[in-house]
Amino acid sequence: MQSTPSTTEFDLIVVGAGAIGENVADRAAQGGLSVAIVESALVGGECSYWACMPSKALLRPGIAMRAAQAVDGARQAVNGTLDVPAVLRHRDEVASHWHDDKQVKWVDSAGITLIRGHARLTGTRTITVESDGTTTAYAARHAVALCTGSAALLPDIPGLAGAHPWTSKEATSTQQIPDRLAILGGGVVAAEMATAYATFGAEVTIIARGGLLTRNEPFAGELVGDALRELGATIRSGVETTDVRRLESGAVQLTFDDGTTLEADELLVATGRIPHTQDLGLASVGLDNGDWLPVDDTLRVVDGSGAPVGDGWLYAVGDVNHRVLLTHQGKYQARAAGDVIAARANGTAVDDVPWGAHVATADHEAVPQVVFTDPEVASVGLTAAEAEKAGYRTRVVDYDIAGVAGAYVHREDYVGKARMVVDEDRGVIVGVTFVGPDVAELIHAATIAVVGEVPISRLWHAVPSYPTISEIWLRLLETYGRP
Ligand SMILES: Cc1cc2nc3c(=O)[nH]c(=O)nc-3n(C[C@H](O)[C@H](O)[C@H](O)COP(=O)(O)OP(=O)(O)OC[C@H]3O[C@@H](n4cnc5c(N)ncnc54)[C@H](O)[C@@H]3O)c2cc1C
Ligand SMILES: NC(=O)c1ccc[n+]([C@@H]2O[C@H](COP(=O)([O-])OP(=O)(O)OC[C@H]3O[C@@H](n4cnc5c(N)ncnc54)[C@H](O)[C@@H]3O)[C@@H](O)[C@H]2O)c1
Repeated sequence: MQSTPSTTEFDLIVVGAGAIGENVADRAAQGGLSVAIVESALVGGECSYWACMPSKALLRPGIAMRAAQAVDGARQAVNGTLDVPAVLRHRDEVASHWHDDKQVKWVDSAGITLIRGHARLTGTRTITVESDGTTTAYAARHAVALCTGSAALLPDIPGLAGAHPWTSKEATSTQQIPDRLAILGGGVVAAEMATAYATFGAEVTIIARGGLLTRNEPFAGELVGDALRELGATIRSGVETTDVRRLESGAVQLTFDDGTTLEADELLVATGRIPHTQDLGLASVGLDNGDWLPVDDTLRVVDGSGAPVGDGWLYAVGDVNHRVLLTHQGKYQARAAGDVIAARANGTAVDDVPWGAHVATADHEAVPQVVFTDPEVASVGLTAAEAEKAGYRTRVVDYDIAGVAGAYVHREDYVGKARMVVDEDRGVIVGVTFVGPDVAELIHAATIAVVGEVPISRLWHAVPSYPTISEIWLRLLETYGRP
């Protein structure tokens, strides 16, 4: 292995060129800093190639087909079955055929220096990058931002690793749909991939020991579970997997704690994530390899006492800080981080009061998420249970979305439910959940209401158009009653 003695300096070094690292780098470069970004795989990260984009590309054709089949008149025009090879080709296109040329072009155009290779911290503001057997040292004048993301967690189940299960990477990039797919986990990846693969005709079994989508309002898991069963999927809850093995036939066999077994052609493990910090040189700056990186609201890594590491030169943004594992929320953090790194470097004012320009306040109470199942689950802020636990004096308002004229026009068999959680002391909404076909686009209005703390009395003046599904807002307000 060779070592080059000279050290190249930048104002900011970003490690990891996923969506989040790209945004940190961009904002800091726009703030006048010289910025380098280091990437060991594809520029664009998980979201573009193995997560958000390919998974949605796999889901959308089935959802569009069922939507058309639900409307008389259109139904007659859609009488074939899903063209699975065409869906996979569509997914390949959306994933840019796993080439990052377009994103590299963007990095260049943004004035950011791209360094290919595996980065490791070596001390305060210094890193090395290993590429093709060569190790090069770099230094940052002001800050290093770790945006290294996360990877699938494999639970400690005997035989699991040796059975070479799929993770979300294989599930989103496969060219082969297995006849039988077992899915371990009941979270977002499990629910979305079960929807996609059941639509493709695979025999899907979800092993969701604690239930489906349990971080959402309880009716989300119930409605999505009903729809998955209608697609032919089986949901097994309340069982623990005790053993996994790959049989000589090539099939995977799972054994459960009730003595039953299940055989499938592939097993997708969707049981959460671990941080990409095992081989990042964290020990060189007094942190533990393999840990998530907790941060303050300006995204500086903090130690056990909550104080920034060193003089506050080290940032962690996106999945790796474990605040919210979502692209849009990571990019929101990235805008704050890139701007505050530039402000601190330039000696200009830092706006770090809650809801200021340089903090990620929304991470705490106003995180939107869409689960792209069929029906979709769109939520923001706190569930009723979370709001109660947080000490709010709440009132929970539920409404059946099918009762809205816009939903009936959308499809006669519309099944959906909405919930609004109101903080009675302030007269504002702290959480909203919609479950139903095509509710994804409704959630931003709810996000504005939660972030803006719009009083319920004022929301009565936000009139939804007739006949749209947005009239659910009026129905929720009427059910709540005019203050
Ligand atoms: C199947 C699936 C579907 C998802 N769907 C959605 C969705 O619809 N909407 C949504 O908002 N979120 C979704 N997510 C979550 C979303 O993918 C993540 O929140 C997001 O990708 C995190 O971005 P990141 O930049 O923090 O990390 P990543 O995208 O993982 O990027 C980190 C980058 O750092 C690089 N790297 C790591 N270590 C080093 C090192 N030492 N040196 C150099 N480079 C390094 C990696 O190669 C990688 O490119 C989904 C996740 C999964 C698994
Ligand atoms: N549309 C979206 O926004 C979207 C889509 C996919 C993923 N994501 C993000 O990716 C992240 C990872 O998703 P995920 O689904 O892997 O994690 P998750 O945390 O959402 O769900 C993990 C699930 O696995 C279960 N589990 C854990 N250990 C288990 C075991 N031994 N046996 C059976 N079940 C077990 C948990 O109870 C939980 O239901 C999430 O945080 C999510 O935010 C987002």
